[in-house]
Amino acid sequence: MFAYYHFLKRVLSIFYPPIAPKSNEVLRFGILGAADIAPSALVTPAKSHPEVIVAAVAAREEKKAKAFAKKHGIPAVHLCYDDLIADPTINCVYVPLPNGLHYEWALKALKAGKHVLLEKPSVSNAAEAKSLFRHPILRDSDALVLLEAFHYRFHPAWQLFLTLFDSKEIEEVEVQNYLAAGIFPLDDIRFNYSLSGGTLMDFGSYAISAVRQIFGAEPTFVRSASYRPMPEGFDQTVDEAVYATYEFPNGGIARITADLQARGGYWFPALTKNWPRLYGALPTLFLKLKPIEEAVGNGLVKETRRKIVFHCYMGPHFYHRIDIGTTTKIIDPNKGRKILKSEKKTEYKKAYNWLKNEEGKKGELWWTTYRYQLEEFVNRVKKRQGSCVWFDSEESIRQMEMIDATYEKMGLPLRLTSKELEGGS
Ligand SMILES: NC(=O)C1=CN([C@@H]2O[C@H](COP(=O)(O)OP(=O)(O)OC[C@H]3O[C@@H](n4cnc5c(N)ncnc54)[C@H](OP(=O)(O)O)[C@@H]3O)[C@@H](O)[C@H]2O)C=CC1
Ligand SMILES: O=C1OC[C@@H](O)[C@H](O)[C@H]1O
Repeated sequence: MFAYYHFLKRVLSIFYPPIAPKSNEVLRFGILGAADIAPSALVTPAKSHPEVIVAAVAAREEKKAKAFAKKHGIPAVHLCYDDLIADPTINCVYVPLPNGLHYEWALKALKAGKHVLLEKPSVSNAAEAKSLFRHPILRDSDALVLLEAFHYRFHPAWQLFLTLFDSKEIEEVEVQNYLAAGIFPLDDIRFNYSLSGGTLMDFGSYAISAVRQIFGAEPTFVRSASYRPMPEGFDQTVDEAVYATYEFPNGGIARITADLQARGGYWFPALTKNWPRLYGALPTLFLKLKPIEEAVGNGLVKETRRKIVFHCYMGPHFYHRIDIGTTTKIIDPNKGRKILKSEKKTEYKKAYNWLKNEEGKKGELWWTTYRYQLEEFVNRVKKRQGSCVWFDSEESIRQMEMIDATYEKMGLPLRLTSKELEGGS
């Protein structure tokens, strides 16, 4: 009963956060495009941030821009993206455009002297990532801030999860990111090759960023990668679902499944295989550590195996649960590894706020991943330490390299490079 009360209270504050009085030193954000994600990722988080105002939005159609501005209380409207970027009253630009436009508009905004919060995946491929994230404009020590918005990384639940294992000891990681069929229409930007769509670029990019940080390394190679193409009549270079396996330097394996039109997963598959998949609807991570063996006297050994499951790692602010399952066995190696005793324990963990009261770490139980992310973005701009969680430029490059390597293994073309590409190292 109590748990339901706390859940409802949290969800209510997620959608209707308290409005913070604004300081005199606010950052004024402009949004490029009246995108669906903008309210959750910026407009709502900004309400509770004392140093952020969403000051302008630009959309390709005046009517759409005005309607978006009215609905979200945004004071200024620009009738094209260039005008917003040129607006001298704006210091930060949020780019929630289709992936294929990220490079061009992020670079234009940086060149205009604006800090950039850039939606994931940062760009279309590794060539674009190198050009953007190593651009001379960012090299200067007093540089502008550019962040690829992998919001889940900023939430205390993810940070708690990272403390529960030693990367070197990981045997296997599995990521399952299913989204029920029908949520996104087949003509959505996510399925448009010319806009750098594809499930690997979308749900897949979360899985890739998660396993890269869990192993604390880049994969040595892509062991296998396959995909389910879009239905007949749609672009066959677009992956509707992706399945890939990677090997990491410690010998560990990562398997990822990302499906933006997931079906089935029920009993009586012959009957239900086309039903939108609700089972496993919360993106989940399964982690298995290498077994540990230790001598316990009388020639016996104790074997400890640990499995960690992180339910809902991408949107932990609504709900999440981290299960740590430990199985210990007393084994007699002299009797064909006979098991003399076996015990299983499961511990459950969660973190909606920082568990320790540390300098620089701010939060509330209802802060979303986006709100935690915004806090750090502002801290970077203002050169404050903050929580120290960040997704740095070189990481954004490595992220795109792993995406490219996966497309290559799948036999699909890389997403197209922008004609605006500069440098191209
Ligand atoms: N962090 C997160 O949780 C999420 C991130 N995303 C990311 O955010 C970005 C946008 O996603 P989402 O909000 O779902 O997408 P939407 O389709 O809702 O928004 C994209 C915006 O891009 C603009 N646009 C400009 N050119 C085009 C074009 N040629 N075709 C279509 N739209 C165009 C449109 O703006 P205009 O108003 O000017 O017409 C539109 O509003 C993607 O990169 C996606 O990966 C998406 C969902 C969740
Ligand atoms: O970033 C995202 O997170 C939520 C998903 O529904 C969406 O497809 C994706 O773009």
